[in-house]
Amino acid sequence: MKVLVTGGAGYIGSHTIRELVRTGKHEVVAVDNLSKGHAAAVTSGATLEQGDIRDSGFIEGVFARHKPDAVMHFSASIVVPDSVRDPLSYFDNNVCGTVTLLRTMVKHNCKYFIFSSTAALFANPKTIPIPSDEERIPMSPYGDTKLVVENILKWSEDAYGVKHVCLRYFNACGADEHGDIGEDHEPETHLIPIILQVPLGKRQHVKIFGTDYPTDDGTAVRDYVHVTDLATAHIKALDFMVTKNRSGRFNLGSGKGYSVREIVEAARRVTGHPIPAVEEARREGDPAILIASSKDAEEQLGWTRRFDSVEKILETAWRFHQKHPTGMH
Ligand SMILES: NC(=O)c1ccc[n+]([C@@H]2O[C@H](COP(=O)([O-])OP(=O)(O)OC[C@H]3O[C@@H](n4cnc5c(N)ncnc54)[C@H](O)[C@@H]3O)[C@@H](O)[C@H]2O)c1
Ligand SMILES: O=c1ccn([C@@H]2O[C@H](COP(=O)(O)OP(=O)(O)O[C@H]3O[C@H](CO)[C@@H](O)[C@H](O)[C@H]3O)[C@@H](O)[C@H]2O)c(=O)[nH]1
Repeated sequence: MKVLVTGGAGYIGSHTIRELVRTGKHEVVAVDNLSKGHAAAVTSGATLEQGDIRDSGFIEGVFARHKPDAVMHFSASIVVPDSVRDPLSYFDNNVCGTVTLLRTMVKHNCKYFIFSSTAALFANPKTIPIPSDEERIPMSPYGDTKLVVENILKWSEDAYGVKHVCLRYFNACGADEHGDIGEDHEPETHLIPIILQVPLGKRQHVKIFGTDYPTDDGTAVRDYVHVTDLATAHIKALDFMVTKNRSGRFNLGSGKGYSVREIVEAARRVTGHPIPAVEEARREGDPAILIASSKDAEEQLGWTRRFDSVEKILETAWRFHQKHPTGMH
């Protein structure tokens, strides 16, 4: 199939393009405005179209030139605290951008859509591990933009027949095993790349945000899932939509939770560096525990994970950061 990947120069998009090209079955066009992503992250074998998905003339041209059969939609603004400070820009990029994209898809009769949704839909889950049918109550404008798009997709299926799969990633981490692409955000807010900046000599210590959570060691618990495993979930989701002609919503994680302190400990083991840690107050908007049940994705998509330990995940991230101490540039 011909697959259009928005946000294809970003972290998860570039890893998914790598896996799509590896299958040898798909032709891939990446779309990215390079506001955050890196052209060098787009695997050779895929074409990069530079532009903004909110620019209807640009996106119309891309559809007219490439005639994609399916869209994987990664592009978004992704920093939760920024979304609290400036919700309108988050709704503009994450919701208005998606509407422009969907309108163009419908016009060009493109019927398959995979959406990067998030664990940030679940501020206060009743069940842990969190099943895919847990009530969606976001705690931030960022999470709310993703909820709005999930709802837009439901109505778009009813009205225009767009089949869609919403994949709710928990904490994406790690890097392609070859170490040539990986996580490189500026500024970096995610725990694992921040921790690895200490042994790289870019930071003196890591801050632990909150030590009074109702968890075993008082620090917040998250479900860390390898980016290449997330990438393969997209390929499974595409097969699912096309062969079963169905839509779905799936939580994607490892089913295991690790506290911030446990991740710092694991990074000390993997890097051999003492990685000093300083305790700080809680970061605003952080839930205590987010762990996914991926049962639906396993049963319905046939999704399996290759990276089942945080050490393995950290090793791939560490390899990338050692090879690229100044990032993808
Ligand atoms: N990283 C995580 O842990 C995580 C977890 C859950 C969900 N997600 C979702 O996954 C998706 C990808 O996340 P990521 O970590 O790869 O982010 P990223 O910032 O690395 O990638 C997003 C890419 O989209 C591009 N982009 C942004 N707005 C654009 C626009 N208007 N037009 C064209 N390109 C645009 C950026 O330049 C960037 O390359 C996002 O939708 C995010 O909300 C990420
Ligand atoms: O320097 C740091 C950075 C983070 N943390 C903590 O580490 C945990 C994980 O934080 P982070 O890596 O920023 O991920 P999350 O806040 O859990 O959110 C990520 O994962 C969500 C899905 O769970 C996505 O929706 C978001 O886009 C993505 O930022 C949280 O408890 C943070 O408070 C620290 O203690 N110190």
